[in-house]
Amino acid sequence: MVAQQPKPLALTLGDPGGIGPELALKAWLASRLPGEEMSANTWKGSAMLPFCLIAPARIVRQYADLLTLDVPIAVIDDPSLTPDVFVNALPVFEIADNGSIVEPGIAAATTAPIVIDSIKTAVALTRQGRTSAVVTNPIQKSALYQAGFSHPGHTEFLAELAGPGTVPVMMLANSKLRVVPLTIHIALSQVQTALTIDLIVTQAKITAAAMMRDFGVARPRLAIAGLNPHAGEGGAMGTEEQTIIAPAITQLQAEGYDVIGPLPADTMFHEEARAAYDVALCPYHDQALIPVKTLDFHGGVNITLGLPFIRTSPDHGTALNIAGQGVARVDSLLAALNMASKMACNRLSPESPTI
Ligand SMILES: NC(=O)C1=CN([C@@H]2O[C@H](COP(=O)(O)OP(=O)(O)OC[C@H]3O[C@@H](n4cnc5c(N)ncnc54)[C@H](O)[C@@H]3O)[C@@H](O)[C@H]2O)C=CC1
Ligand SMILES: NCC(=O)COP(=O)(O)O
Repeated sequence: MVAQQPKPLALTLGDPGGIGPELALKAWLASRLPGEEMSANTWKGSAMLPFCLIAPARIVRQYADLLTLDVPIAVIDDPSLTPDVFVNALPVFEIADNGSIVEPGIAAATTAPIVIDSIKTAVALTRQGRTSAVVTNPIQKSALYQAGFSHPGHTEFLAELAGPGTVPVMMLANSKLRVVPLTIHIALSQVQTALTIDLIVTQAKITAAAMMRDFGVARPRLAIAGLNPHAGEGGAMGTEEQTIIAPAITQLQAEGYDVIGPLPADTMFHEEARAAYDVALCPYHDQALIPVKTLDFHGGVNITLGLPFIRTSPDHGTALNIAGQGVARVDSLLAALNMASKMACNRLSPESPTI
């Protein structure tokens, strides 16, 4: 039997005023100079699949000229051309261009249609089986909200594009730690209400399934953080550990999952503590993202679990403060492209997952 070749990756533009276009150009350059732009903590050991950038070519050319990056740009109308084109040029799958002015460092609501179209097109191509995975560049959420975008971020938007019943789970991973924030883009004051036994159990099961399927962990060990200081100190500092988190853990254990907790969040991320689990599930966004970004900001990848397609992303944002200056580091995008490549390859030969 002839081995199936993985399709190329679909890379979105992200906010045109942010560092996404620069990173796409640099990722193509880095793919031609293996090792030169990789940090010690970047994922290594497997070939990155070629990618096509889903964008108006005008914007990509603007950044290549501004930053004097020697990147030939080839417009394509079919992603299957990507592997051949990628050898000598950055393949750009052209989408509609509304002609809005792009100023590096400024996230403008006028470019929102381009940002959204790029994401929708990448998802459509991947769901049609023409690309292997969606890799997203960062979006400036505030600019999209001004243009009427109603989703808190990619994660929720991708879930809607995936269809009813989709439960997206955000995981951030680098070479030292994997975390899942159980609640994502909501105010801290809403976390207490959002955190339920059902939410924890559902997300833990999706996480465990992904750890087995995509990350090659046969029996994933999950650790669940408490919500309150000292995991509630026996109820003296909050009761969510007793009424929500512990019952969820008991239910998961009864179903055969390897789960520990609720653990005090302040002591579960040092090196020895991390050895006790494969992924940490945390009640709120910053509880999960602060440790992973602190341990290795530039090597981190954001993965959306629970979708009917693969989606990865750099762990950082649009970095408007450095956009257009040529100083943005490409490590995290390379890590995201590499991880998507590994996931796509693993899904074609599931007996040997390697992440
Ligand atoms: N997946 C996505 O679309 C994400 C989008 N965001 C959005 O990005 C916007 C800005 O978020 P911030 O909190 O300011 O975080 P940020 O990650 O954009 O910037 C934080 C700091 O890190 C630096 N930085 C970020 N990426 C870098 C890189 N590749 N190379 C060198 N330095 C880098 C920036 O210059 C800044 O000093 C917000 O609208 C946020 O919602 C944030 C995270 C993920
Ligand atoms: N802080 C992580 C983040 O905002 C990523 O969000 P998303 O756009 O990937 O949903």
